Amino acid sequence: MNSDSVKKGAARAPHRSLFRALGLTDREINQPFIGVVNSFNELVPGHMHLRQISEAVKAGVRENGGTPLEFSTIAVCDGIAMGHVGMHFSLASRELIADSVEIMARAHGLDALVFIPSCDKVVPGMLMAAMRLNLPAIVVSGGPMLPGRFRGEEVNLISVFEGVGKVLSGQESEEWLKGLESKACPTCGSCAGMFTANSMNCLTEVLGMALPGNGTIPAVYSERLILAKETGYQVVDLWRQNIRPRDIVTKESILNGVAADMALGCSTNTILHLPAVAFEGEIEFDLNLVNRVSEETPQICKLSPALHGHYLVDLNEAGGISAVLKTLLDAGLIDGSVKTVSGGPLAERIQDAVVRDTKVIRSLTEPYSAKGGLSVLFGDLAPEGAVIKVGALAQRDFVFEGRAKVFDGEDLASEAISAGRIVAGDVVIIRYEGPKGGPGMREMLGPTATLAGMGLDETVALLTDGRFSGGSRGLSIGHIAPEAALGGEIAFIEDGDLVRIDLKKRTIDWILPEEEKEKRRQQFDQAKGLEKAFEVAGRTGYLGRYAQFVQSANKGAAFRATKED
Ligand SMILES: CC(C)(O)[C@@H](O)C(=O)O
Ligand SMILES: [Mg+2]
Repeated sequence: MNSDSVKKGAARAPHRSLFRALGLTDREINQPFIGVVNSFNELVPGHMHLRQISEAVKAGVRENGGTPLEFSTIAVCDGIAMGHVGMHFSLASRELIADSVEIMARAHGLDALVFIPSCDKVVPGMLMAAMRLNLPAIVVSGGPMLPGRFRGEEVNLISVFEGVGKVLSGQESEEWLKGLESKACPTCGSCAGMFTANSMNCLTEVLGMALPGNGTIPAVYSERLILAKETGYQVVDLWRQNIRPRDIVTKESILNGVAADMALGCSTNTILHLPAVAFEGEIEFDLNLVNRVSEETPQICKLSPALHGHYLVDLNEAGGISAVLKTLLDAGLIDGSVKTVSGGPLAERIQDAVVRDTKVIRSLTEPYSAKGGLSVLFGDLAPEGAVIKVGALAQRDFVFEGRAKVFDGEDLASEAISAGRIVAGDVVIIRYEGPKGGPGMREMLGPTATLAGMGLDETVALLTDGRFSGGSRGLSIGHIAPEAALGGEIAFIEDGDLVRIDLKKRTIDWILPEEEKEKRRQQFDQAKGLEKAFEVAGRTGYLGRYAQFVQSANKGAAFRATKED
């Protein structure tokens, strides 16, 4: 047992003394120590109910002969952190979560882990820890929030963000907005659509690291408590069989993850988190892979924000992730031989899955689109890639040309959008928001949702080295790499320059004579590019350290592990 290092032999009598101080019996001390990593807090609606999930997990662990030992980790609500200095800390929390789990598990000699995440960065942070530690591990998430109802329509958090644009453009009143705000988020759980949290919770199930239902069973259903008990039971079996995360998350299962991502129309943030999880597991992940898989994987689900009226609860009723995977497996689009935390191969665990509603999970012969939900664009504005959720556009495969309006940072861009200074045909550039320069690669739902609310989301392009929400839609292109602060081409673009986006060819180009580009490159001062990072971070704050170690978006913004990375 791994935990023998803290409990076996005469030399460990002091350690056993401390376990007895915790109230553990001899039997409990002799059983495997199962760390239950609970990201409960009273600030995040997605996490407010996790104590109950954790109690159910611990009951399952005990029932199967394990000793549960709960500890906590932080969690940020992206909705509350949105649009201000708080958002610099959101992606950065992912690495801190992974690191803090590593510390607790290794310091106390744990044998196996159950992870209880819910919202955006907690899911990948915990998966990264699982890959790093490679102790038997399983995930059970908090589950999705239900949509709300307002004036006869289903609504959610994104409706409120877009509602701000409706008020600013005079389509609706502030009183209307107050009514909407009171109804949009009716329960605990991760926000109701295929936003980042639910995207990652669904992909955790696809990767095989959670039991079936983890991605879609609503937070308030008792079925989720049953899932939590089953998860607690199962982790002890995983420990007995010595099945570890790196046996489950392999190159093949990551590819399955990308295929499901394309079929489901997940958040653009998955293209940061999947590479980061792969990086922790020493699995190669090249952004070209996303386009290759996207070319052959039809999008068969369209949930909010791509389509109003389809939520995670509807996907759950339509058969959930198992039914989506069965559809893909029957067409040879995923590998069914990969292992899962259920024990057997993926094909076995989904063999009885059926699609119960073909409006929510379409067939491969009548998909929403022949290609996947995300696209990685390359070109002279983004030599190392940029990401767009094409699956949330009304039409795909078109060419957009426009003139740049350049803003150094989100705040200036938001001001211009709110003041009505952005018009159809503009290409809004928001730069110095990358992983290092931001720092923290802010998620910018404010600008994209305000444009959507104003009806400008498909006639204005928004380009950034920062990121978007899973709820962002429109011609929003993020993760432009290399970022401005590192002298990426986005740093040299000026007001009035021509930008060409070709969604069919998956390219993003900056149309300017090479001599002029070269002249501007010569003037670049890298120290100035990083100035803002240290201004935001302060002298001793976490973000200063974060900015030094974080890699580019095309590497998942994961921390450098060695000097060579
Ligand atoms: C607030 C949201 C909707 O959770 C967003 O942060 C996302 O990334 O989807
Ligand atoms: Mg987010």
